[in-house]
Amino acid sequence: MTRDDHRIEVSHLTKRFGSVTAIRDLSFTVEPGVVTGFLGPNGAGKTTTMRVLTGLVSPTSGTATIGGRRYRQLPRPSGTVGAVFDAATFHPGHTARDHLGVYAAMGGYPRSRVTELLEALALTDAADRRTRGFSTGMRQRLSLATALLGDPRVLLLDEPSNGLDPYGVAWLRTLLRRLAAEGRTVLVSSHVLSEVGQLADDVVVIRGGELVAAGPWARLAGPAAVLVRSPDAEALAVILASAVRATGAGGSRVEPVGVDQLRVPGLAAPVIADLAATHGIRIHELVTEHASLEQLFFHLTPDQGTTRREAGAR
Ligand SMILES: Nc1ncnc2c1ncn2[C@@H]1O[C@H](COP(=O)(O)OP(=O)(O)OP(=O)(O)O)[C@@H](O)[C@H]1O
Repeated sequence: MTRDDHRIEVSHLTKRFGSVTAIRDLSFTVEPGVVTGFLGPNGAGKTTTMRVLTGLVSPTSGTATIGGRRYRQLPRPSGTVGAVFDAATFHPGHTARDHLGVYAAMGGYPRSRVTELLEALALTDAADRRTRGFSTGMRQRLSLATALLGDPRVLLLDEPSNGLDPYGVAWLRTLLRRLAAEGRTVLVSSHVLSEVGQLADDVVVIRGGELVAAGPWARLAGPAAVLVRSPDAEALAVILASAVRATGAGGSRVEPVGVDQLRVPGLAAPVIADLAATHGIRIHELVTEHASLEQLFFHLTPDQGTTRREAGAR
C-alpha cells in the first residue's frame, strides 16, 4: 500500500441543496501522515464535504475521493475510512462493550478488537456501563472507538473536540498525532480554533463553500514579526526602518516595545542580525512571532454576517 492509496482528493466539488449552495467548486488534498484541520465559520460547508467523502451525500458536480476512489468504490469502505460525525447517538440501554460488539459483528471484525479499543480509548472502566449515563467526553471516545474498529487508514472527524474539557482535548491531541504518525490520513473539522492550533499540522480553510487557503499553517501564517532586544534599540530602529521600507512593505513600521525592544515586521531574524552586525550594534534577543491560527482565520475569513451565509446568499 502506498501513500497515494489513502490521500484525500476533493476536486471541483459543488453541492447544492435546492437554492442553497453549500460547496462551490472546492478543491484540496489531504496527505497521510499528518493531522489536517478543516476550518471554516459556521455554515462554511465542512460537514457537507465530509458527508460527500463518506458517500452520505451525492455531489452536484465534481469528485471527492480517497486513494483515487469514491467511497462507494472502495473495496472495504468501513475498513478504509473511519468517520465520526457530530452528535453520535448510541442505544441508551447498551453498554460501551455491547455497542462496539454490534458494530464489530456488522463489520466482520474479531471480538478481540472490542477489548483492544476499549483499552486504547481509555474506556475499560466504563465498558459495562449503559451509554445513557455517559458524559460528552465518554461519548466522543466511544464514537472514535467505533470509527477505529476496522483499523482504517483514513479518519474523518467532524468537530471531535466538541464538549471536551482541556484534559480531553490534550488526550485527543496525543491520540490523533499517534494515529497520523502511523501513516494515517487524519482530517479534523472544527471552528474552535485554539484547539485546532494544538491538533493540526496542516489546515484547509473554507468559507461560503469555497477554498480560502490550504497548507501547513505555520507557512500560511508566515513570520508576522520579529521582536528584537538591543541596548542600542534607538540606533537599530533607524537602520531597520530603512530596510523595511526597502522591502516595499509600505504599511509596515518598526515599533518600539518597551525601553530596549523593537517589533519589526517584514524582515526575517537572520536579516536583522546581519544588519545589526554590519553596523556594530549588539543584539540581546531575537524572537520570531508567528500569527496565531485565530489571527490567520480572521484575516482569511472576515465575517460576512451569519444570516447571509446561512441563507446561502452571496
Ligand atoms: N441537508 C441540507 N439541506 C439544506 N441545506 C443544507 C443541508 N445540509 C447543509 N445545508 C446548508 O449548507 C451550508 C453548509 O452547511 P454545513 O453543515 O456543511 O457547514 P459547516 O461548515 O459544517 O457548519 P458548522 O460549523 O455550523 O457545522 C449551510 O448553509 C447549511 O444550512
